[in-house]
Amino acid sequence: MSALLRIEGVTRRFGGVTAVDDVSLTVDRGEIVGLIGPNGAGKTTLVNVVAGVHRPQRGTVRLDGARIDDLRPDRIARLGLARTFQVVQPFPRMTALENVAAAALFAGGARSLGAARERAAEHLAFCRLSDEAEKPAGALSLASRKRLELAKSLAIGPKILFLDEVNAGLNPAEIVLALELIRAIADQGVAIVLIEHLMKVVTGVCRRIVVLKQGRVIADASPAEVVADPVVIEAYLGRRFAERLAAAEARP
Ligand SMILES: Nc1ncnc2c1ncn2[C@@H]1O[C@H](COP(=O)(O)OP(=O)(O)OP(=O)(O)O)[C@@H](O)[C@H]1O
Repeated sequence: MSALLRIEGVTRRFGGVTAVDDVSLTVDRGEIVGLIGPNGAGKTTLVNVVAGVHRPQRGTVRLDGARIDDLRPDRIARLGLARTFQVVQPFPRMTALENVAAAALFAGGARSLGAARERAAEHLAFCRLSDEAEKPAGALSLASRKRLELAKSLAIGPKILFLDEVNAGLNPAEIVLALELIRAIADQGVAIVLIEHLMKVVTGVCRRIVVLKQGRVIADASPAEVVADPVVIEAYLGRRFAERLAAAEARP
């Protein structure tokens, strides 16, 4: 089966900085892939290229076999690519339900406000936000706002979802809930690319991890292979992480 997302030889420069350097990678349907790397490695730029915010100077991006690297972001969203942002940005005065309904109406193909609200209520329930549906989005806790971002993303009916630091600032119980939702979304066949700094989260939920450093892919392998890769340890994880991991594995 062909890959859902196929990035081939993508390069994006800003002036003299090569933020993304000849990157190729694929993501299959329903797959959860981690995208990690040090600050400035090019993760956000790569997502921006795929989402149509930046044009690549070289390379191609295909979604479901069709070229998308020359399309505008709204068109790419309608083709099934959704993303959440590091800093959550709901319309603060609109209720949680109205925020999700707006996404369903403008990018999700809902034909009427009634249909959009109905769909929004389902997505809120899925994201365990039914009790908060009528609250202004700005009044929600950080964890609820992050789940609201997930509900908004689902409202566009995505084939692939890029999640940027969805777990940042959450407590362990909130992270457990967020990961349950991520797995449940993937189980419905939606591919997920998880940009994440918490290694426990990435290794726990992803089948495959892609590591970027200075714009280049330095590893693309299973979690077990990535955390044991000397190049990744040197570039990102650090020796202390590797030592802690080895000690944990040596424990009976
Ligand atoms: N619009 C821009 N104009 C100029 N330089 C940029 C722009 N966007 C990104 N860069 C540069 O590209 C490089 C990659 O940045 P990017 O934000 O993609 O990295 P990142 O891996 O997402 O980092 P972080 O983990 O800190 O979010 C950096 O050197 C950054 O300064």
